[in-house]
Amino acid sequence: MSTAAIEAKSLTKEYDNGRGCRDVSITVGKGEAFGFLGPNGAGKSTFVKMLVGLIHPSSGTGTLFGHKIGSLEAKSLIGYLPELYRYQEWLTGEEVVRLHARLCGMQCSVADQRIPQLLDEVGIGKRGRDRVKHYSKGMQQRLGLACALLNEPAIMFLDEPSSALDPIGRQEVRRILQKLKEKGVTIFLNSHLLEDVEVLCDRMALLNNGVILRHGKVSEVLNKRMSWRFKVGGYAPILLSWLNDQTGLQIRVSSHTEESIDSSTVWLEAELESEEQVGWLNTLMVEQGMTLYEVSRQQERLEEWFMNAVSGLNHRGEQE
Ligand SMILES: Nc1ncnc2c1ncn2[C@@H]1O[C@H](COP(=O)(O)OP(=O)(O)OP(=O)(O)O)[C@@H](O)[C@H]1O
Repeated sequence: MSTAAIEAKSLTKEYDNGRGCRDVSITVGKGEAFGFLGPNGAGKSTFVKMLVGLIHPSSGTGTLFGHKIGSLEAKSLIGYLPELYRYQEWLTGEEVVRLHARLCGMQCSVADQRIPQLLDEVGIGKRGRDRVKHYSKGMQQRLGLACALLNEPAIMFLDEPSSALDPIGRQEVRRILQKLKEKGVTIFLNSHLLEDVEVLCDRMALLNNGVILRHGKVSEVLNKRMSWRFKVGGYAPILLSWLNDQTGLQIRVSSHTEESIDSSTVWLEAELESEEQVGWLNTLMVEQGMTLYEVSRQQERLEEWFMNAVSGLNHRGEQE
């Protein structure tokens, strides 16, 4: 039996119109948080729907904790927050969660205890007594989260969980997901919000036009380049030559020096191997009579990674 939380081998779904997703193979370890990125229409929701057993793959295989996708065993381990799901608007939030509790066979006494606690956890609280038709999109998203968490899932699939939320709501959802991760719940997150993936996920894949374009560890993408910038006063070109000779680095004047107060105040930039080199460089600069105003690190953020991967592709995600 596989020990992976998700094992997908060449999972393919081809709709009648030829769209969908093709040949997607990934492995997600137990307790891992995996980010699934991609532009609109890339096939992210299609892939998740196959994993949770809502649609049948055209070909390929998949397991969740060793159980075949779509099987009752696999489904019983899942929490699923679909994208923009519409709840029964004539029910109260509490009644919606109770309905889900009955659908998953939860005993009434357990549901009585769990539901108020869950509504508090997702930030609905007493508004659980209001009808869903009076809920904002953000409140409906929270309600979806409560339903998904009801059965204390071993794996959570979230399709754009914070898309309808304001910044405070997003922070709260992140906090809830972070807590789940700490408890060892595996998280599979479809998101356009790269920041969510940056904060929460260990690994990620970028899907485009139905196929995986890139994948990797989030930390590696974020740490790949260590480019540092130093705002210094008392600069003179001869000092830069001296610094480069002494350090063997390629320090240069940044082309973005628009903040200069005068010609001797500039931004210098350099690629460094470690944070220790920053302190060393600072000392050398000050010893040479320069004044250090500011130090900042520039990382290759996920957005850049994402944009680089999809650049040169047309709106259908095909190479131009
Ligand atoms: N039931 C369906 N029948 C036919 N085509 C479909 C169906 N569902 C999705 N598609 C098409 O398959 C492709 C992938 O759709 P999917 O919803 O999986 O993408 P997505 O990456 O989740 O997009 P988004 O980020 O916009 O939600 C799209 O071109 C979409 O139009």
